[in-house]
Amino acid sequence: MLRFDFSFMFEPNVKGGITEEEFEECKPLVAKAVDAVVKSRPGFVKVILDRSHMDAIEDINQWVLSFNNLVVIGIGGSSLGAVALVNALTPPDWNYLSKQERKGYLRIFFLENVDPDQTAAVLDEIDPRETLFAVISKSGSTAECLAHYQIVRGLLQIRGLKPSNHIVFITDPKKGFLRKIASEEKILALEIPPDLGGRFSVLSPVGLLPASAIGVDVKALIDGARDAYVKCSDLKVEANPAAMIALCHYLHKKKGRTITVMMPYSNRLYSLADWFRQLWAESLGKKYSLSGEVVNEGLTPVKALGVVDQHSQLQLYMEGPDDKTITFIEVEKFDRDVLIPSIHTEEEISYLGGKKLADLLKSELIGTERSLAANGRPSMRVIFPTINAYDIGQFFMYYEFATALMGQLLNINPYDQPGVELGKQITYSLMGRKNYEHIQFPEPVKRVVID
Ligand SMILES: O=P(O)(O)OC[C@H]1O[C@](O)(CO)[C@@H](O)[C@@H]1O
Repeated sequence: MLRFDFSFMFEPNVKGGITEEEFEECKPLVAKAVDAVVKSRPGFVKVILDRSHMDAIEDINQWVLSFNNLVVIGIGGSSLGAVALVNALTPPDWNYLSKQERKGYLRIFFLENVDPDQTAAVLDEIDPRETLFAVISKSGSTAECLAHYQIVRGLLQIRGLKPSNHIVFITDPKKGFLRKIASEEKILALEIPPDLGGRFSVLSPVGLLPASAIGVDVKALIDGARDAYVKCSDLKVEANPAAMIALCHYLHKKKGRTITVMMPYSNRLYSLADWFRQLWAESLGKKYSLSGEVVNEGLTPVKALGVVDQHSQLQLYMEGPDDKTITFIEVEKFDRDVLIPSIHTEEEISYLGGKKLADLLKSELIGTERSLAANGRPSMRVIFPTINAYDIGQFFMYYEFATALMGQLLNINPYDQPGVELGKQITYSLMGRKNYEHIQFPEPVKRVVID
């Protein structure tokens, strides 16, 4: 079970932390928000309670496992959750293992960014004859996804391979371009429920298909999320991790701490911070309140990697502006550990001999946490006893629910993202899409341009 420690969010552990009075005063507000979110039955809750998504994955499991590679085509919420799952639950050298070593599961690649060097390198790695392409887009209209879809489809056609034998779509049940092509060409298409936004969709087929292709225990993942949801629904704030996450960030925001740093002390869990970054940023960064006033709300998520970023960011976190809270992610027991041998006897190195790398990592986490606390900089810890599917499922649910609670507390809609539209429209216009010719984007007055 995932555990949480909020001690260093509070006085007296951190000077300038949350006081007892502030905590007591805020609890009813947060409990009310919990009640409201539970009653609203958001899409990210419904999806884990609906068995049909897991069934859809099971139904195609044999077909999926007949391939050697899975290429996931998607961006933002249509890829970040799957990337986080893959990085957390497979060893770093997964794609270099033999099929036997992978127990028959698939190598996995992602086409997210439209960086030609990256895309070309992925395509060089795979043989289309033994590859399944999962084209994932809630809207079915995202330019990056549709560009990659056409590239891989072109590749299949050049090789004389039938697209419907190598492509699966994951998209809205009714709307969008991918759905249209799916029904016209009988391409298999799994569903993203209409009320489930991309950044909340990791526990739908969006994350479940890639997870099952690499052998993740999908049932454990969903069980973890379901059990976490039970705790998320608890109106007793101290017993509810999502409520505590929301309460702490809400109260620290009031104290001017508007930056949320997520810092896993684990390379395998680093991509969880990427997933969280989109969730927190797109959900909470809003111009208008629910009543239509301009509020320009939001908390800025930042990712950092322990211990690497101690040697890059920590100076700023310690002595720079007091505008951050830090969330440490700790792993209690790694799958593997490495012994540091005792080679030298000199005092400056001998203390390391005979210790394990995990001991050093843990000591550095504590050192960072305590030094920040001593300097009045608040933090919290999320503790993974081990890295496994069940706890990853829990993590997703706790943070999705906490994000929905923050939406309530900040009085904004956490489920839309109107701010990304204008950029998309300008791109369409620049790329010559019909009906977007009229989009205006005035050239800037030239000031300093160095050629
Ligand atoms: O799944 P889609 O519709 O392709 O969208 C991808 C991403 O693009 C966004 O709409 C932002 O541009 C995200 O909210 C979403 O996760």
